[in-house]
Amino acid sequence: MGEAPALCVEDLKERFSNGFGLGSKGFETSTDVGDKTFVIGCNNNGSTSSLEVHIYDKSTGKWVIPTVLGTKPKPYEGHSAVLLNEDRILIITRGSTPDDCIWFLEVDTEYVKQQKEGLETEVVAWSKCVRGDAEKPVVISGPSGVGKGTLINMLMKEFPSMFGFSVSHTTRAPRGTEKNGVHYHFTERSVMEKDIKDGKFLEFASVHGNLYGTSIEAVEAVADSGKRCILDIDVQGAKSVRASSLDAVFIFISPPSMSELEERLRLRGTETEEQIQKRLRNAKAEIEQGKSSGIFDHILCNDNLEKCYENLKKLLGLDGSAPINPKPSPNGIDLPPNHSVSKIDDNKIIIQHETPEPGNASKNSIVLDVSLLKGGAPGRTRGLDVYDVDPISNCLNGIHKLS
Ligand SMILES: Nc1ncnc2c1ncn2[C@@H]1O[C@H](COP(=O)(O)OP(=O)(O)OP(=O)(O)O)[C@@H](O)[C@H]1O
Ligand SMILES: Nc1nc2c(ncn2[C@@H]2O[C@H](COP(=O)(O)O)[C@@H](O)[C@H]2O)c(=O)[nH]1
Repeated sequence: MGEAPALCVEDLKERFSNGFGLGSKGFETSTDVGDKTFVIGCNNNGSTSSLEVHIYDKSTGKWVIPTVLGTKPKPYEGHSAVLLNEDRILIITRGSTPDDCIWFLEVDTEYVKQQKEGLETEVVAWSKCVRGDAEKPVVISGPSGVGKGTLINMLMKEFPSMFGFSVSHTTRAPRGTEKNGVHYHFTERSVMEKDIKDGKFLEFASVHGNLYGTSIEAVEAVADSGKRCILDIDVQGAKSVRASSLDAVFIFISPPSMSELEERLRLRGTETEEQIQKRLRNAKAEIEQGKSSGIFDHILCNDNLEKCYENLKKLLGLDGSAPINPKPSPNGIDLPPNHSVSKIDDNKIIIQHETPEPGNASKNSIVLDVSLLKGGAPGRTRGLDVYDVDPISNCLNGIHKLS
């Protein structure tokens, strides 16, 4: 992997007359973090709009174009940028829909630091803010044929509004009834390898001779639907996710015996004899790792399917012993249309209507509280509290949480 392209200030001036070469409808903000200035700009040229990030490194006097990870915001009309905790920039957009108006550009979080090491370039990562408090993703792993898919299907069938499946990419050929985009994204190896190189995958592994991987987009799509994400991945993948910043519950499903595993694979009838032998050879190492590596929070033996399913539900708090959270509402945030943004303290940001409407306090000013943020890239950021300003006192003592 090569270095991020470094541009001299003079080069940049030559290439762009105005930072990003902004037309009349362009906009940009610059935010200082230590020795670096992060310039976030958008060039709106008629029907096209490109949001870009450039970094000016004050210590070297050079401009760098970073690798940008995560899905970036949809086109919008302008933004305000507020630095939080010296590691992420809160982006409040204008002209976006309520579910797409608050974003974070991570510039020095743990995830970004890890990616910088791996990619050997400057890295920034987008993470959208979503309301609601979906629970941690669930990683389900175990040898081929143990019954992971069967158990996941049972969960999705019983709790369709609660769980969403992370659709992996694979280079293996589809089986008879498998649909592209539903069971897997079936992909060419060269395409998948390029996407891995470009940092689009949360994890990937070579499994039984094919490439499998979880794209960041797959996990984000489930988060956006307000559901709890389920990943069905092998042990190597689980290890990578464990080492990433995705905070998940890790469950290993083990077979009652190797002979039972072999029988299940044969009865399923989806693999050739050679492939079955390969999967069984790999299963031995996976079972050993699954039971001893410390990757997994829970190990469930899938002997009797119904019993194993009940135990899985118990682990996930779905057996009636704890109240089941209703589907979290992925509500957006109604920002005052023309607004100014200012920081009240390290945790609170006030967004005020530039021409306030009398008697409509909650439309005039809202306060974002970022003290309890959770998650982040790769994936979505949760835990933002949004308050309106008390219409009587019009002061911050009177703030109350929006439902
Ligand atoms: N407890 C069980 N007892 C008997 N058969 C089972 C049990 N659980 C699952 N099976 C059967 O075993 C076969 C393999 O199950 P499944 O396809 O869910 O495995 P998997 O772990 O998802 O495999 P892979 O990793 O290859 O996708 C299926 O035919 C399924 O019906
Ligand atoms: N590391 C990853 N492993 C994955 C992913 N998606 C599926 N898998 C694992 O591959 C094997 C074989 O699956 P099959 O569908 O060919 O039988 C199985 O253990 C899955 O858990 C992934 O995205 N990453």
